[in-house]
Amino acid sequence: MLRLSNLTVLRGECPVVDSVSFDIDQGEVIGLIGPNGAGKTTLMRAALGLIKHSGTSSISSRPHKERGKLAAFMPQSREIAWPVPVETLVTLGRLPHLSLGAAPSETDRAAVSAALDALDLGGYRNRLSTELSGGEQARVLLARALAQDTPLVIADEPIAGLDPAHQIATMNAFENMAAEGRSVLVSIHDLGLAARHCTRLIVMDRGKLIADGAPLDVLTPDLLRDTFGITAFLTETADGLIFLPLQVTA
Ligand SMILES: Nc1ncnc2c1ncn2[C@@H]1O[C@H](COP(=O)(O)OP(=O)(O)OP(=O)(O)O)[C@@H](O)[C@H]1O
Repeated sequence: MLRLSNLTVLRGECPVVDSVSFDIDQGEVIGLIGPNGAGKTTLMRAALGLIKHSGTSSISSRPHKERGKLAAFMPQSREIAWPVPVETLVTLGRLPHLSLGAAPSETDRAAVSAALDALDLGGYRNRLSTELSGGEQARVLLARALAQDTPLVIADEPIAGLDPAHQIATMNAFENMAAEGRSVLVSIHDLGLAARHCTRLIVMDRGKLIADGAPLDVLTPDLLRDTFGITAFLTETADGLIFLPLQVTA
C-alpha cells in the first residue's frame, strides 16, 4: 500500500522528518501520533509527493496521474472555498477515475453515495458546503477522500472538532475499510480513540519515528512520559483498550 524508505524533509537545514521508514500493508488502520510539531503532517505530505523530500515513497515515485488512484488525502485544513452542494464536492473525489469531460457513471455515483452514508451525510447532499458547521465540513472533506475509493486513505486529524458519536463513527468507517482490504493512515491526537480503533500506532517525535507496533506495546508509561509528557491509565478490557490521560509530568 505504501513503502517509505529514509524519508527526509528539510526546513532550512533542519530535518523535520528525519529518515523515516515503514511499510503499510493491506487491512491496516495506522494511527500516526506524536506531539504538536513532531512532523506528522509533513510526513504525510511528503509520502504523497506534495512536498520536496529525499529518500523514497512508493507513491511519490509514481507518475502524477497514477497517484490519485493509489491514495486519497484529507488535509488538516478544513477551508471549503466554493459554495457548491455537498454532493458536488464529494463527487470531485471521483476525478482520478473520470476521463476528461466525462460525466460520472453509475459506479461513480455509487461510490459517492457510499461515502456520504459512511459519514452520516445522506441528508446533506443538497446543502451548500460553505453553510455547514466546522465538524460537518470536516466530514464532507473526508467523504470526498473516501469516494475516491483508493487502496489507501491518508487523513490528517480527521476527527478533530467532531462530536463523540461522529468521532467513533469515523473510526468505525476506517475499520470497515480495513476489513475490505483497504488501509488507512490517520494522524490523531486522541490517544484513547487511537488505542481502541487502530491496529497499529506509529509514534513520531522531533521528526523521527520512535515507536511502531500494536497500541498496547507502544503506549508504555516510559513513552508517554518521554514523548507526550503525561501519565495515563491503560487497560485491556473485553470491550477493547481503555486509555485515559491522567497528569502532565513535571
Ligand atoms: N512551511 C514550513 N516552513 C517551516 N517550517 C515548517 C513549515 N511547516 C511545518 N514546519 C515545521 O515543521 C515541524 C513539523 O510540522 P508538522 O506540521 O509536520 O507537525 P505535526 O506533527 O503535524 O504537528 P501538529 O500535531 O501540531 O499538527 C514543526 O516544527 C513546524 O514548525
